[in-house]
Amino acid sequence: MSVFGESGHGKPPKLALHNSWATMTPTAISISSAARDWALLTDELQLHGRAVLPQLLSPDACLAISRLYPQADNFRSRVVMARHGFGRGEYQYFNYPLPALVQQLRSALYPLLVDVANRWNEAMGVAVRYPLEYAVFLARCHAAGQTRPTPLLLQYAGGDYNCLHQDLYGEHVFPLQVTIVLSRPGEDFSGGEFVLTEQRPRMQSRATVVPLAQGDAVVFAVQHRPVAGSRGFYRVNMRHGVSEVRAGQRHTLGIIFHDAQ
Ligand SMILES: O=C(O)CCC(=O)C(=O)O
Ligand SMILES: [Fe+2]
Repeated sequence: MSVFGESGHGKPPKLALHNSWATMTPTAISISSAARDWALLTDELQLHGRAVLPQLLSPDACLAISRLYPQADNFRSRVVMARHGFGRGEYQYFNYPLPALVQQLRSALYPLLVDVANRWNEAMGVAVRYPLEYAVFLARCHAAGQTRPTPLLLQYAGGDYNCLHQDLYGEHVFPLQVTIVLSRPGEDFSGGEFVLTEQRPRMQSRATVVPLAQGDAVVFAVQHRPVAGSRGFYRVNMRHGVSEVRAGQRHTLGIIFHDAQ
């Protein structure tokens, strides 16, 4: 049984990002390789509820984004996780207009994922369907009062961690999101692994560590994903978080497609 029905789900959308990073040079986002591996990506998402896009961002691009962290005017708000019981460490939500790189990642990744999102909803019996164009989905969020941007930059030092959570910000939810590791595991930091848990009906939670190198992106379910069972699909509840950073500094970029209330 496949959420995706017949394989070959049309052509991957055209992505042309290489020449448009003028404000954040030098950079070399290899999103065309993501498009090349698009069919693999959708299969992996279908099987596991997550998939890795290796080397989505170059080391230069990773560094350029990390360096935005201290520049407060890029951001609309800063969250110190310990104050809210979210963990330890901090993050900031970008302001509109988003930095060019973040904006382009958001609008380039959405079309790669929209087909999976629609098939997931179909399999789970959820009536919502997502438009093929990202601007149309964003307009839907904005019309419902979800107008504040959700892409975020996270910063962890030794002893920091991120509790298991779901990034829900209102009624409108795009069911997949992306996290990109900007720092170098083993060099800039140790520990700090990306963790996903899934809870199946009447079963105990299962955890998975997703190994990621600098520039790698992990795509994963925001909240629910369908899993094929003997009597059709059932709904698995997913959470994500980060294990304790033992030493060093870890930056990540989170791309969430729905905006916040
Ligand atoms: O730092 C991480 O790896 C997780 C970040 C996160 O929670 C997110 O991108 O939503
Ligand atoms: Fe998150």
